[in-house]
Amino acid sequence: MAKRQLILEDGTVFSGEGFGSDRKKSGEVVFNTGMTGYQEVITDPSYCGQIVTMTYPLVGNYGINRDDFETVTPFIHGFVVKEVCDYPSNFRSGETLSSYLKANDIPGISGIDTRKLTKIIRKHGTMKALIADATESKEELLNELNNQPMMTDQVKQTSTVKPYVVPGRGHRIVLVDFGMKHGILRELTKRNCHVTVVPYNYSAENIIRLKPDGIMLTNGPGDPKDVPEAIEMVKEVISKIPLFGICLGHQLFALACGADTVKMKFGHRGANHPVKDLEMNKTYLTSQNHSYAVRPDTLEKTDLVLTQLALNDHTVEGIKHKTYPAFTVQYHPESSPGPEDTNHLFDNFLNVIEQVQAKNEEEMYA
Ligand SMILES: NC(=O)CC[C@H](N)C(=O)O
Repeated sequence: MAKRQLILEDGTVFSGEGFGSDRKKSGEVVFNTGMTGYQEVITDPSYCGQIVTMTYPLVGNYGINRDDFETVTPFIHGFVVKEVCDYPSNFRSGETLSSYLKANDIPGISGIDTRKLTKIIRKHGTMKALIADATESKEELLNELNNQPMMTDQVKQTSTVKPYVVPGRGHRIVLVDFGMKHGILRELTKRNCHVTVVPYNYSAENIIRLKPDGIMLTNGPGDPKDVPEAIEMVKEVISKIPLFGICLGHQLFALACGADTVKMKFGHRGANHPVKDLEMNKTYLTSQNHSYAVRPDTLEKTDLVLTQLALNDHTVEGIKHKTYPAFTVQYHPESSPGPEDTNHLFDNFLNVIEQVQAKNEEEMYA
């Protein structure tokens, strides 16, 4: 395997061996603490523009299968591991991690002290990084890296361009796609929903015209403030249609209701983040992937209520509207990868829709 290097914005250089694509690529380097689920991580569009390092030391041992993709086209910029497995062993495995990354033009680097790298990210916060051949000069690479702006507006790349329908006989849901993980769509179709997936900039007027029973806002990459169209759309629909949002969808809902978001030092990425549901007085283990969070101090002046809290650092993990049937979570109830503790949120959303429908019917015949 070719000798490659990972160079960080602060000048730190890690030497390793290349796998996957041999192209040079930069991105924001972040760490994920999941012990499994690398296929879902690599294909989660919320990682668009990022280089991900796994803290678990052996990656690729169960290969890549045809069932666990979260999107068809992966958007991740690079993958960093301690040890990559070239001989996977699993009945579902169709190819190796390396051949999958190569086919999708994503560079990987192995032989990296990912524990050291993670400690650096934890101390300094997320940084820009570059994966390149070992032969390239450090000074030139660092120069190149420092002249590159941080990626913005990723949602435009990851959202669907045109609306499409996934038919079902149940509730009619408009799913606003900011870079949707397919797990979200899977949870809705599993519950027989008739889903219309629409682009990030679909207007409130057009959404209302579809007469949905509910609106779902998906996850997505980057800064929620890069998507002002969606914030405006949410402002217009929340008083009219039940709404449920996940991750970026949660942040957009918070912004639309007058709260603010902030970029965290190194974010949350992993499959065992404990979250307390303050209403149920229950703690769940959740799957997470986010850099931004809703600022708790800005909730007071809004009509939002804090419903869930991260137990590791007390950041906001869930909110709901005081009067409208709208609630959102920062973590991933669709899991993939990760625990399914919070899968019931999809049922809760459909229950909210049914309650609203029952109330409307009552009012109609009153
Ligand atoms: N998974 C997501 O939707 C991430 C949301 C947002 N891009 C963040 O990093 O916080």
